[in-house]
Amino acid sequence: MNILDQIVAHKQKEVAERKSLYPVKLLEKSIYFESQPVSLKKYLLRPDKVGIIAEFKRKSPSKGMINPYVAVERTSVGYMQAGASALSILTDTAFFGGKNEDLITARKFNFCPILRKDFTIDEYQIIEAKSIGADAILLIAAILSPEQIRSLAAVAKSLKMEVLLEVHDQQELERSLTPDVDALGVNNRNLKDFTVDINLSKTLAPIIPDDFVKVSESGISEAETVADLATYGYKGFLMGETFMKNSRPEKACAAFIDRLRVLI
Ligand SMILES: O=P(O)(O)OC[C@@H](O)[C@@H](O)c1c[nH]c2ccccc12
Repeated sequence: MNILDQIVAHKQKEVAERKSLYPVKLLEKSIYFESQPVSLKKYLLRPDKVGIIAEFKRKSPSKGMINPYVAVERTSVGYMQAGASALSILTDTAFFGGKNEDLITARKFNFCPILRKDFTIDEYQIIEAKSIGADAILLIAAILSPEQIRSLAAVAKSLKMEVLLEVHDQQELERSLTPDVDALGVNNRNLKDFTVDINLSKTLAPIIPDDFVKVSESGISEAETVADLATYGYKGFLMGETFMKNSRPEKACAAFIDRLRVLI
């Protein structure tokens, strides 16, 4: 079993447990069902900013422990003060060391769009994302059928949340597109073997229809890379490790965005 299969197998069990512990009826009592989400798409398209989506990620299967010490309050607020356009909060516990409470905390302290970063395989998780205050969810084409993508994206839309669809190759892109998707993320990291290739974003850029906001994900460490990818039409840049590996991720984010301002 590759790592992605392991994650999905674990997620299936976890979702089944959660469903019985916290039934949908209970989740739906959350105050967030009454509030209007913030549009990730709009924030990424703002002309005055380069769309950095700054991620809070303690560990990952590819890198092991990245940073178990920093607090989500200070880091998330610091990311936004640094000029990031949105936050991505990992909520998977087993493989990424995150938790729903991290997103709940980030939500309390920030007004920006928040992406719930998890391995979504069941509509229950979308209701859960809504209940903790997420504005957008991630759908990963590599673990979902085109029908699942369509129906999960529709559920997100019915809850007024936006959808970032992640692809890793041309076939995934072509078979997965549905109008309920808002942003299309090209993951430069292959989730099955962890190899990173930034050129993938460049290769896939021309075949992403203009209706979707283009996001380049993973393996970005240089401001020059962002400036270069922007010329391919990318408006969003999902960055985790480059910031999180520092003892003060928000300072690394601020320094990165300062370097970027000189280039763009
Ligand atoms: O830390 P990086 O290399 O900057 O990558 C961030 C983000 O793209 C990565 O965490 C990611 C992309 N797609 C995912 C799906 C699940 C978990 C994590 C991810």
